[in-house]
Amino acid sequence: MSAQREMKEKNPWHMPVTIIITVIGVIAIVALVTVAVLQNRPLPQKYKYGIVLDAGSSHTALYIYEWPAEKDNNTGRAEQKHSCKVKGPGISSYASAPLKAGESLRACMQEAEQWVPERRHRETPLYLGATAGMRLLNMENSTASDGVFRAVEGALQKAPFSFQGARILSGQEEGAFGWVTVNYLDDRLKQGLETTGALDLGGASTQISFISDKFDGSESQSNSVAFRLYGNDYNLYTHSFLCYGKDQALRLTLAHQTQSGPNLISDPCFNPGYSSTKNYSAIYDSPCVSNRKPQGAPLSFIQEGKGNFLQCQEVVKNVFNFTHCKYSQCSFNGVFQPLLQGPFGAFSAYYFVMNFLNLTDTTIPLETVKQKLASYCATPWSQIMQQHPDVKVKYLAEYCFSGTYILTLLTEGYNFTSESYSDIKFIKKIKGSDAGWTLGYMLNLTNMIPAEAPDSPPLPHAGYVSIVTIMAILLLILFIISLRPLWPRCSKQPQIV
Ligand SMILES: Nc1ccn([C@@H]2O[C@H](COP(=O)(O)OP(=O)(O)O)[C@@H](O)[C@H]2O)c(=O)n1
Ligand SMILES: [Ca+2]
Repeated sequence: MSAQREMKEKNPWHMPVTIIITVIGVIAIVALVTVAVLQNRPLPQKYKYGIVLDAGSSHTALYIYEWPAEKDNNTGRAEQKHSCKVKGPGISSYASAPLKAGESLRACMQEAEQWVPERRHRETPLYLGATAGMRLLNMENSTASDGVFRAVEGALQKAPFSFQGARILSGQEEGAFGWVTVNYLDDRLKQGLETTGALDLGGASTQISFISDKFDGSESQSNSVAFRLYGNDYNLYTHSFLCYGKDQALRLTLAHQTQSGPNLISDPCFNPGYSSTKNYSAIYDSPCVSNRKPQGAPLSFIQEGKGNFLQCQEVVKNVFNFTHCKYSQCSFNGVFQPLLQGPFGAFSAYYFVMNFLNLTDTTIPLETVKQKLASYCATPWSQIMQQHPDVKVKYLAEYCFSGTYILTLLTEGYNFTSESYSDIKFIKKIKGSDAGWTLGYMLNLTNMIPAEAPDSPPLPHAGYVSIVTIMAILLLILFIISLRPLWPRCSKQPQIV
């Protein structure tokens, strides 16, 4: 009993002063950690918004982007929050009724008002960029294209957003901004990683953009775009082929097949059993082919499908000119192209067509892809229609041609081989945002990609909290150890006799 009392008296943990000091110490440390963590907690996230209208040759789409307000040029990435497809054709189709082009945008603009919080409306920039459809209309009839722009500008000025203008993008801009989008979304720019090339197939033009170690811009300056992004220099090769989007390319092949002005053409690029009467004027009503309209041709011709991939490929090859090249190497039509350097992301119509044909898997050998496409092309039209009752007949009819055009453009046009074909990925979205030029365009106009690498806090919030907590625990342990001289001796200590 007396030994027990003696131990109790020697044990400092039973002394009121020690207990009070310990409790105060623990409270102080808990308070320190709590204040430090709360004080440095990230503020509730506020977002900013930007809206871009992509006025393509076949249709217009509206994209709403969102990014954290405090971090626009730092760690926060802009992402696509919503997209809206405008009903009806592209704005260039409204040349003779421009006001309708403006009206067509109304439904998507109203949707945008719902998606962007009202208090942000006035500060949200709104851009419209038009691509190859308007480039062609502008070449053909600049008064008509001015009229369309006036109408869409009138409609967009009425929106509650900060309208920043509507304009035609150059082919170079379209290619370069598509490349920026793909690499920004993949976080390749900030980290200075190897970049991904961008292949964009539209209805009226097509773009190829990539970084090649062999390309410094000197051989063809018109194909060179220099950037400094996040402290890294890029010399991008880019080219846009006007008239080589898939809809204009179809006109080019039909023009080739109707040069002698026949009443009937047997078309290997359409499924067997397909038959359609087409007007000569409808085919030749585009600056891409207008100068080739055969003299004295009848009003219309009948197009009958033959469904032969190999013959289709031969017809398609005719739209590319390989005869002259004043550079060390060319793709086609005498356009310089440096040595391909992958990987590549292929989006827009590349994706839509290859996805419809179930051919997006590029690990399948190119020869097998061709065989599968050949078998699709040879499938009777009645069977195709039966299998796809929901797809519009106009689109459905063109997939054999479009698939053949894509493979021919990639291999004969851009010189992809059986080996390098697997460097291509057919993509629609990257991390939830559509691949296309719109995001890159907005990032550029809002100066959201800095030329130099931004300063970032030395530690992320989670790391900071962990370090403060660990330090506090260490302090507590140190404090307890510092009381060691006052610790009771262990009763089981061997007795030295
Ligand atoms: N679901 C979809 C949407 C578009 N498309 C095609 O994708 C192409 C988009 O071109 P675009 O309207 O952006 O035209 P450009 O101005 O870029 O040349 C058109 O040929 C459309 O027919 C498609 O095949 N499937
Ligand atoms: Ca496009």
